[in-house]
Amino acid sequence: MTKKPNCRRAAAAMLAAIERGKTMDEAADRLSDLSPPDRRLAKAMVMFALRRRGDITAILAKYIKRNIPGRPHLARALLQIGAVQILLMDIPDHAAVAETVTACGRGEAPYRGLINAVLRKLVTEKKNSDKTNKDDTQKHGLSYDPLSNFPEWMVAQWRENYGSEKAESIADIHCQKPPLDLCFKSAEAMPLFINALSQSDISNINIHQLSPNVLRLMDAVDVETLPGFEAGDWWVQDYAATLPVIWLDKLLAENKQIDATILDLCAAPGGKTMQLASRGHHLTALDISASRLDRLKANLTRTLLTAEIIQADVMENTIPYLKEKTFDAVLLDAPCSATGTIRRHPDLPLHRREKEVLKLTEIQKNMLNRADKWVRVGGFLAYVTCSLDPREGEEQLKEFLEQHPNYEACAPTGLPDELCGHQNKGSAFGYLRTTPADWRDEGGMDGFFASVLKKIKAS
Ligand SMILES: C[S@@+](CC[C@H](N)C(=O)[O-])C[C@H]1O[C@@H](n2cnc3c(N)ncnc32)[C@H](O)[C@@H]1O
Repeated sequence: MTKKPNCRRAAAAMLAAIERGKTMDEAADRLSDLSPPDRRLAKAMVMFALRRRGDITAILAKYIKRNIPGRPHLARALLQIGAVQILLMDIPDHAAVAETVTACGRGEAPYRGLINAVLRKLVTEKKNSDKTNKDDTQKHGLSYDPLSNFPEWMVAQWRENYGSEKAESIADIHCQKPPLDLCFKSAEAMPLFINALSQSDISNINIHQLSPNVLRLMDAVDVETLPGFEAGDWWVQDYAATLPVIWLDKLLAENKQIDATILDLCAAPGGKTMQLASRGHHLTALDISASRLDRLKANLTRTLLTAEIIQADVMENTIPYLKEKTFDAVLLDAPCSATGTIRRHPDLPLHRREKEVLKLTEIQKNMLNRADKWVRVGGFLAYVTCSLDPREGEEQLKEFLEQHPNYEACAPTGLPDELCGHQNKGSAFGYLRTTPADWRDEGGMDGFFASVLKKIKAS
């Protein structure tokens, strides 16, 4: 008889792989032998460990004064996985300790006693703290210091750009599990979904309509089991990510272009491609990554939407299909540091380095200059990033406008006023800036920058 794969051990293996440089997607194969419920549990443990990495490291440091000798990658990860079960999850203490110790294999045998002792101390500390402590910043003896869960350079950037209070708020939201936003293909599909949901076995889930096309589910669920998934009535897309398309679509509509030709550069996995195609536009979706384009194709197939698909590097000089072609609009959703999406990618703070931002700004600048060639005179160029760093957003826009006097920035339209930042209204150019701390009471949103420019004459 084959042995049942151990959920805690798999979670620790995934966490250790991420700690050593793998992304969450790359390390997810460590969970592949688990049953679906065990896989969900293991993933939840890893997500908690990543989101509260600073707080967990601090409490473990109280009990482990010296470096663990040898090569303790998995042992250290098992300690983290044990700690999150005791301090952050609804798992009985005895099960958390016993199952985690059982998860130690031969390689961790030298650390078994240490893991057992430390986890038991955490249980005692939790019980003592629960008796005495009523403070929100400390639950089960675990201090909550949101900013400590992120690298210093990132925190310094947030403080500099958004002030101390907002930086703390951004960190706080990044430490939480995000809600699930569904973007509907048509506004008519949403009431049908709500009705079907109310008759399903998850009818008690909290929902909140954010816009005519976006519905927020406050608790994450298995998306494939939701009504309308197979029919392709909706796709998962954060509310903030839907806003640049709403703005661009509104400008096109004002120009009487309800079926515009649009080149979607850096399109995969296709959230904005689907949004634009569902509004009647003709899409050409380009991306460098074959695997991400496969996801885009699967998304289009499921939602019964269409786009011309090109696998190419934006910076390639000859892309035959695009030679001499111009479009009514070009959307550049450029590669960026993605610091606005950390709550969905809690591995990002571990891997991102400050110096990468400078390289990315160079790439974005070159891509913007290249995108300009495909915009017809009178057409629009939309530039989007999911970074919180103004060097990848506001400053990029300013520099492009200085170097391209044949473009003018369009005022945000069709968007909630407060997300366009009051400072923009008086400035020479308008843009959208969201941070995770916006609409906090409704669950926050991803951090995005977007601008839409009109090409008023040839360069
Ligand atoms: C922010 S993601 C795009 C998200 C997408 N627009 C959406 O809404 O689902 C950036 C994309 O840029 C692509 N990319 C990065 N460098 C590229 C290049 N030189 N040429 C084309 N695509 C590139 C990546 O493969 C990635 O899919």
